Amino acid sequence: MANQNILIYDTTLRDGTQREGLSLSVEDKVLIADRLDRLGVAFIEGGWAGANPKDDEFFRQMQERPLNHAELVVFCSTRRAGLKAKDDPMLVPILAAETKWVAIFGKSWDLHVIEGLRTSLDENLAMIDDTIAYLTSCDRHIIYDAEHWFDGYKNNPDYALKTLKAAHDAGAKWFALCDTNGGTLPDEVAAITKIVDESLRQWGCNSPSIGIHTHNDAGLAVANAIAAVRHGATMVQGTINGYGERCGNANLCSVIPNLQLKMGYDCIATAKLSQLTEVSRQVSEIVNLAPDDHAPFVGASAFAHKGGIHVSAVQRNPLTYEHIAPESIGNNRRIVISEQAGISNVISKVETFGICLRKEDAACRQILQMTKDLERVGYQFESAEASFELLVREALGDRPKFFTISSFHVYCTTESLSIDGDVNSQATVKVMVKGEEHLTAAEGNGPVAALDIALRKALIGFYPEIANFYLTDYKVRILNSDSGTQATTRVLIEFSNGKRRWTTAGVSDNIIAASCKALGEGLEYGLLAAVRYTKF
Ligand SMILES: CC(=O)SCCNC(=O)CCNC(=O)[C@H](O)C(C)(C)COP(=O)(O)OP(=O)(O)OC[C@H]1O[C@@H](n2cnc3c(N)ncnc32)[C@H](O)[C@@H]1OP(=O)(O)O
Ligand SMILES: CC(=O)C(=O)O
Repeated sequence: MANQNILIYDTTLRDGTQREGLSLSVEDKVLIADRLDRLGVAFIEGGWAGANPKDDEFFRQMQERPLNHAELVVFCSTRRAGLKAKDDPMLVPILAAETKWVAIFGKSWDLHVIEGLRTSLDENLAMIDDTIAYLTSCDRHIIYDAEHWFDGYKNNPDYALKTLKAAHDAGAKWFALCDTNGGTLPDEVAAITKIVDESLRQWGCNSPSIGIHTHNDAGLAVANAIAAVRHGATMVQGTINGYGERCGNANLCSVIPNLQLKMGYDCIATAKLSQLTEVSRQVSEIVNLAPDDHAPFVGASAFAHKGGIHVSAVQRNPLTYEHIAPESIGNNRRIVISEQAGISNVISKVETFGICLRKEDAACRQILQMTKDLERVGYQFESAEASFELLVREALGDRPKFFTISSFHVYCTTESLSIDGDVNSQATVKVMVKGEEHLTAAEGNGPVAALDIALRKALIGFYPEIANFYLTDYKVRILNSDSGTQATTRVLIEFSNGKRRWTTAGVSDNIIAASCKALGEGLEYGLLAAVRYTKF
């Protein structure tokens, strides 16, 4: 096992914002920088000053609130061809950002020099040299991002090495090898990184100074970053949740635990590793992108066990189906209930309802069979745990009868069928509550709303707490679309009381009946949870 520091260089605020669909305000950038600083990454690349007003403002604000731990980095290209660095207006805002560290990207690939920059190979070397020497003379520390390093090296190794030597001789402190197009394979990254390591030593550079910046176009960004570390890289560039241009960058939420937990490197303080899941979710919240439940390490499903065989074994020893302890990165183990379940899933799940069952209890098998039979006709309990809890309590004779819906009628009336025409819905519901039958009617802008209002009217006098339960999501899924309008429908309804959320399911070949069942169970579960759970 290694025992060496790997410096984590986060570029969520720069390369991360090059992801299609991701845009940050200055306030968002400050929030993310602060969170990353508290996580303990070594470098935070904040953006390209001068490229847009937001990045200028971000660096201005950061001057008033310096980071506690990380080094803030401003990013820019080498100077424009044909200019002197000191005369290039592009470098003015870079200096005005007043960061100690500057990342300068330059061309390594002759194809890019000729076709992208449309300049000569010698002028590109001069651009690298002049830009780095000038910024160094202004007391800046330079991280040189060798753009398209691997493609450039494969195409013309001599020229690629000349570009890196120019950066070295001009005073760059770090050399970040970029797999800009994301198409390089791990064995190529390993071999080429080793060559760079040897070259840097020949040039008299003995301190660790290789960085790696990988993209995920071939699904290999994390593997390539790790391959580079194995062969001499001591800085890894990446982003939280792998956000970045096209298919993204190396995901630091995978890179960090792999390096730290499996390879024994020190990336962030061990005590902070357990913040990783939280950081991943906080950043996804700030960037306003749904978290990827199936993300390695930090996804909600990363330690969710569904197959009965898995659950049975995990209960005996988590190592049987978990590659690391979920708590080490702040995630947690979850047991999923579904038609793939076995008795072990049932026992484990009901434990979370405060119910203790043993394998020998007949109720276990009965609950499992009911679950499988109901999933056969269209239920999906992994998304409707509240309905599953009601099913369990029913099987155990522990489901209080708060109310029973005896019947309902729903009518829709419309003046015209045009898209703008008013459609009015009315519902009447007959409900048994505490031995009395109540008939209520209500209007709504849709049949489900009308049903919901009518049901609440009947119940509110008995259970005033239902005023605090509100609908937060309503999903409909057609289960056998080949049956057209006769198809079986699954309705999932999510409720909240402002503190907790719960979801119920209804299945029927009538969408209103499916909705009525899910609605009724949603209100019933809220009442039950208010009695059973102190923190509800
Ligand atoms: C691999 C990477 O991810 S690098 C980072 C990429 N990120 C971004 O591009 C986001 C921020 N970019 C921007 O806001 C704009 O592109 C700017 C402000 C940087 C430049 O805008 P413009 O001046 O309008 O130029 P434009 O974007 O059209 O073209 C890029 C120019 O940079 C030049 N260029 C590209 N790479 C380099 C380099 N390493 N060194 C010097 N010049 C470069 C191109 O040759 C082109 O020059 P030209 O204007 O003389 O043709
Ligand atoms: C510098 C950079 O973002 C890249 O080469 O991918």
